[in-house]
Amino acid sequence: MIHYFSEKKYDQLVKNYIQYETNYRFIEEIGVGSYGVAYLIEDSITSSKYVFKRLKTKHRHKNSVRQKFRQEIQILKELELPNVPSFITSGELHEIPFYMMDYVDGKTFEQAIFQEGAVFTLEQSLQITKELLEIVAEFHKKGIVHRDLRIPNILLSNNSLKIIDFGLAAYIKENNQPEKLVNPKRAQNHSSDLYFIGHFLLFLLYSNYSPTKKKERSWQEELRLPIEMVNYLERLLLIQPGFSSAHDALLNLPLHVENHESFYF
Ligand SMILES: Nc1ncnc2c1ncn2[C@@H]1O[C@H](COP(=O)(O)OP(=O)(O)OP(=O)(O)O)[C@@H](O)[C@H]1O
Repeated sequence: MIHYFSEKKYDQLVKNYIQYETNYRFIEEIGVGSYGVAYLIEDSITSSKYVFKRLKTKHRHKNSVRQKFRQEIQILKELELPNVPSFITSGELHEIPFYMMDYVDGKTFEQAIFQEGAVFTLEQSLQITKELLEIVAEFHKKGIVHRDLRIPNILLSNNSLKIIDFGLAAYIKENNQPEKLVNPKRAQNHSSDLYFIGHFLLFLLYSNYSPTKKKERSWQEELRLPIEMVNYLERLLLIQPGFSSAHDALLNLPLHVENHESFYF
């Protein structure tokens, strides 16, 4: 028999399932994405927090979406890195797949910049980019490209970076030729992550920018960065020939960023 569940009705089923059939306590819904819904739950004994993520009810019979969700789970299982939430378990509730992962208690760079007005200096921006590139190099070593490294998916938690949302992540296809990329964001190789990191770095640098002219200009004109920074950003953004890997981008990071400047906010 095919059941139809509205999102609201299914939310209630999830709450009841967590409350009465698991050792967890339901806390709240934390987000509705394009194809999933995420809830915050906690272990009733240890009080450790987790995220319960499930597919939207309207996608339950779409094979392509189910396959994407399975891949997201598989990739999270394979990554097992300190900067990525650990996979806990997965299953199905009334034919709708879900999985659980560690909750990252931190704030996203989107919240930090746009809600709290955090400002990053050039040195801090480079330090954060360096740490991000180190994490991303680990993903690539495991054959995985994230493909959605935007400010809402990069968090600062206990002064270290955490990456979430592997919904668009993919297995690397080595035969992609970077110079022939039509859409770098969707590339199935390192270029996609480096391209997003270029935009991420621009967000950090713009946090320190106050417009002096009414007319919007290009980032090259507005930010007035040292030439090696402009070249570096242009290589990440593929305006100039890109880096051959995340490791290559790390080796070419401009300026001296070894003196750890804290980036607390
Ligand atoms: N492991 C986690 N720890 C803390 N917060 C998380 C975690 N995973 C997801 N979130 C938060 O839950 C919300 C929903 O995230 P999710 O990745 O499901 O979808 P989304 O990013 O909103 O949308 P889409 O899947 O369309 O990209 C977001 O606010 C995200 O910050």
